Amino acid sequence: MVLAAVGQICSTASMSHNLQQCRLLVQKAVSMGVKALFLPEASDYIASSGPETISLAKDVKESEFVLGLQEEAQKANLCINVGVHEPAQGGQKVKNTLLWIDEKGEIAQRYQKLHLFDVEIEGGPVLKESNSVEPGPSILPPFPTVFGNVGLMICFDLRFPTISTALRTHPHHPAHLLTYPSAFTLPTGHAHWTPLLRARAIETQTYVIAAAQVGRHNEKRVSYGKSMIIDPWGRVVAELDGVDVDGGKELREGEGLRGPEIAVAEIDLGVVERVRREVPLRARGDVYGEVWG
Ligand SMILES: O=C(O)CNC(=O)[C@H](CS)NC(=O)CCC(=O)C(=O)O
Repeated sequence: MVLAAVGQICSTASMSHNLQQCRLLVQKAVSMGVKALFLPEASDYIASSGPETISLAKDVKESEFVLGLQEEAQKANLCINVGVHEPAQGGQKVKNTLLWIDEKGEIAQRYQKLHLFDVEIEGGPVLKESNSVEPGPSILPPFPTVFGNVGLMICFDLRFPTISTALRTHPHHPAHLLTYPSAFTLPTGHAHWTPLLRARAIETQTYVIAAAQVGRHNEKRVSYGKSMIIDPWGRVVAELDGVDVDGGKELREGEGLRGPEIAVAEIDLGVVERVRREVPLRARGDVYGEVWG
């Protein structure tokens, strides 16, 4: 039985505080016999402004956060999937990066977020991620793990099924498991988070693991939470709490709902195989073109 854990935290601008939260989740994951821990987007920090986001970015070789998690992974013989920031364009911007740290503590894979979140929601958040973040150049092909082939995406990528379909239909390593580490806003989280995640799992017939930031990061930002693991049939097999749609006001800075927590589920490649056998999805690429060129 191969277990995965989805972790939910509330990152602030303090990297050491955030590392502490993640270390706690590593301990919980290890005590439950988990093989990989999936952590949210921007686990290293969430800042109050674009300039602050840029000023806090550290090269992974000098990041106490990343080095700390590499050490944890190696000590615990655990894979860690974690969202961080890296400096880009000579310090003028950052990369929104997702790392796969293997059980030896090495950074084995790295994906840079393709789609950036630029929104102006009436009565809700105004966020311009592209002011401070450089968009990624390419899709990372899925890579083999103990969970089968893993395809990495981040947060807002969830709204673009072309990328999940491309990972699912990769000619050499078609994905069995897709990730969406996130920091969803409250209004969009309430309206879209669960249906989008379930749709991605159902249409690709893969496991979906979505680790989410939760609670109040600073005076301006609150994240929805509701981290989950979904199986290839679309069943939510592990789930954590989300913030109420009009909630968050009572939360203090750095406060999530119940402190750092994990939820655990078995990843069974037999279920992937069965769902794909029972309901074959043969796309009509001959009609509408292949996605993976
Ligand atoms: O700011 C950071 O440091 C980390 N990055 C984020 O939190 C990003 C960009 S602001 N958030 C999202 O993409 C939310 C997407 C979303 O909420 C939706 O698609 O509805």
